[in-house]
Amino acid sequence: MSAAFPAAAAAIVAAGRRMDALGWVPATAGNFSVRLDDRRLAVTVSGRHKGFLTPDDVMVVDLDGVAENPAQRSSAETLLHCGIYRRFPEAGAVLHGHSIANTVLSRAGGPSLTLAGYELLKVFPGLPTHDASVDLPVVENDQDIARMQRGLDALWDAMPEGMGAIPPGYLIRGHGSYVWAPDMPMALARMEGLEFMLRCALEERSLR
Ligand SMILES: CSCCC(=O)C(=O)COP(=O)(O)O
Ligand SMILES: [Zn+2]
Repeated sequence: MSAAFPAAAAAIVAAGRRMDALGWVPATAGNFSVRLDDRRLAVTVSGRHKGFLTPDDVMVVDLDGVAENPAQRSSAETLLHCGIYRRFPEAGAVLHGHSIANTVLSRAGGPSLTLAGYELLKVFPGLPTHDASVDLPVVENDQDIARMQRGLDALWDAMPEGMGAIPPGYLIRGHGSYVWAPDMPMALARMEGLEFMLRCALEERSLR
């Protein structure tokens, strides 16, 4: 067991309480992880209610998603977490939620959702002013998570390099959002910022 595991598990348990309080992890939805070292992460066990996690509901997998303890079953979406840590060395924590706003908006458009003109865009790296926009990728939902991750890798390969060029998050159509950051407090801030903007976008549509 990694020396970093207890703190990572505590951060994941607390994130679950916060996400549940905000209504973003209904039923057993959502999954969370923290990078432990250059080859392992702590991730939620599959099928648990994320508002009532204990450290026993957190386990260790490697960057291929292989469990350290084969008796435990990690999140069904573990390979999406692994895909983020493999691609983005700066990623230290990953959050996934199923909010009403991210679910409805992900079903409403095409391959990306543009967020523009919001002060809270500053939660994303490389966007020092609100006078900017983010094209958040919206990928198709797929029960084959390895195939979904291959699609994400192809998408990221096609994006320009550089600070802020690849947004630290994406939506899965009709499913939810993924967000990552260097640590869990920053990941929560990005998730809260993103969800605030999605809620605004949803409410703006109802005014039209
Ligand atoms: C009941 S939600 C369906 C699975 C899902 O999308 C999710 O986020 C939770 O799956 P996990 O295996 O991580 O508990
Ligand atoms: Zn999910």
